[in-house]
Amino acid sequence: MDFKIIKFKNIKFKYENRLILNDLNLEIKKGDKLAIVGPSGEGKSTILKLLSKLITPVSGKIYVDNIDLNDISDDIWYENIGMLSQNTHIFNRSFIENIKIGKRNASDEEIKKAIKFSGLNKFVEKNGVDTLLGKNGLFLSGGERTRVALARIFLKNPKLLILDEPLEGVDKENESSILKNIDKFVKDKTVILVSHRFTILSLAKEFAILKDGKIIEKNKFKSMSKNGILKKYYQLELNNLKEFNR
Ligand SMILES: Nc1ncnc2c1ncn2[C@@H]1O[C@H](COP(=O)(O)OP(=O)(O)OP(=O)(O)O)[C@@H](O)[C@H]1O
Repeated sequence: MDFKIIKFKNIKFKYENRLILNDLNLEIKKGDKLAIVGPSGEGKSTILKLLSKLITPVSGKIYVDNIDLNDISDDIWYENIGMLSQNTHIFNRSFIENIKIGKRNASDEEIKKAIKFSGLNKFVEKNGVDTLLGKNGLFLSGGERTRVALARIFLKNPKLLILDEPLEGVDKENESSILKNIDKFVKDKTVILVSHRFTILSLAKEFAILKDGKIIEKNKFKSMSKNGILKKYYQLELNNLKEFNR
């Protein structure tokens, strides 16, 4: 799969009777790093869920290189994409088995790199790679769960990454080094992401604003309208930081 172009065409989506996306159109080209931003509850994660094939539109279609996403089997789709969200499934197996889900035949060297990439060195030093992670990752903290998911993605090395609050639970201390790693890792990849954290939004090169179920603006930060939602958010965040550092 090339992922030359992904097109959302006239997408409508409803949860029960509530219309969430209303004739949404969006194009993502190979190598784009796009963040979807907009008010809380507007439907940003819903867009990522549609692209992840977890839900299907009421009408409209998603095309990947002009193929209807509905016609791409789940097996093929999940082999080709990497997803990072709060819903990562952790199996009641060892740590190493859990990260090798990304690549079953990964070499020791690749595993070492994946552990470093995702900031799991300390965890491994303390617990060893054979430690059991418990039913649905019961023995992991939120941040460790996220980092296990990251290690899997690093091993899988997919061309398309779908990131929904990708560093949820990861503390500030680890956040900046992991972000730097992700930034390098995604250089040649297509990324579509949703986050409330401005540090994470820095991974994006372009922003799409979702409002009233539609993308109302899509552009680089610099070119975004001065009174647009993104710049308002950014200003709010800066003010919050100033308050915090006072
Ligand atoms: N499974 C569900 N059943 C019913 N309603 C849902 C479901 N999941 C989400 N919703 C609703 O759909 C709307 C869009 O949700 P979504 O998670 O896509 O928003 P979002 O823009 O990502 O929000 P946030 O920025 O707060 O994470 C919200 O109002 C939410 O309450």
